[in-house]
Amino acid sequence: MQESLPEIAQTIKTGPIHLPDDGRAVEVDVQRLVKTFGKHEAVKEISFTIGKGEIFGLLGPNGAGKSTTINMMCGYLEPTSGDTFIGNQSITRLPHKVKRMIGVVPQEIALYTDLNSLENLNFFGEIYGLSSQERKERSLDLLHFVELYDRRKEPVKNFSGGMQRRLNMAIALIHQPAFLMMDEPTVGVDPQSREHIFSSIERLRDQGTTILYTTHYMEEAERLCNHIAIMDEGKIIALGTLEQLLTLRDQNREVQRPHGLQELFIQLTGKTLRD
Ligand SMILES: Nc1ncnc2c1ncn2[C@@H]1O[C@H](COP(=O)(O)OP(=O)(O)OP(=O)(O)O)[C@@H](O)[C@H]1O
Repeated sequence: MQESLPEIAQTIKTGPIHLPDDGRAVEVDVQRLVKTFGKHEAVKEISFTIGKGEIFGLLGPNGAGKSTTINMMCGYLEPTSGDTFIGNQSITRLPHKVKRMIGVVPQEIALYTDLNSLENLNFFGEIYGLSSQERKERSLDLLHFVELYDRRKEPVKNFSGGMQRRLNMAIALIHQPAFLMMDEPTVGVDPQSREHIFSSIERLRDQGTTILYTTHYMEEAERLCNHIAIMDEGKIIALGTLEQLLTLRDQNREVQRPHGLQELFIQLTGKTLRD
């Protein structure tokens, strides 16, 4: 840790944190992404667009392909084919430039647990090339933002799982990304931290950040997301607003009724209705 705590404390800000304004908000366009591991096709040509300043939910069970999709979208994993455009810029062609616009909250907590939260934020800020002054200001803003300021001097290993997740989120925001991807950020989180995470996401959205949120909890996607893609076995099997998806569900119920009768007919006659 290069800065002494009293020096840092002088830079405390109480106002809203400085996140991308409308002018920096980006649209994200995923175009026909495919990823194969050996013979296994983990992501099967998926496409979707996330509007500027929107929270987009990627919902699916374990193994659906959500993390693989995020890893390709942030440039960590090379797609077998397809690409992601962030503010019209290709992540595969301009990885260094585009990565600066992206923040990722990984599924696994990635922190130095012997260090305190300020030291963790400072370390990751340095990786992004922020100046000492920027690191101080951003770190303190973000500690207020995730409501960990009062615990800033404690080693992270003393934190609950939920507090560690909140710090993980703050770290992903250190360089003011216009696009934030969150991979199941509430796994193993207590209800209080979960609520903190939700309200932080909503505040980021209100300040113009475009957000991709993956989860396998239907109620999280319902609460947070403007658009939801339901993913299974590497494919997007439904995509729309919550209202559109609920309408689709009701329509499918209508479709199933005749199917139910068809089943009954078979049971009664041993034949299908089409015979
Ligand atoms: N590096 C890899 N090598 C081989 N197979 C992989 C690799 N990474 C992921 N897979 C496989 O790809 C599929 C999709 O995995 P992925 O982790 O993207 O799913 P997920 O929807 O994020 O699931 P979870 O909710 O469990 O994280 C799975 O069948 C997984 O086993």
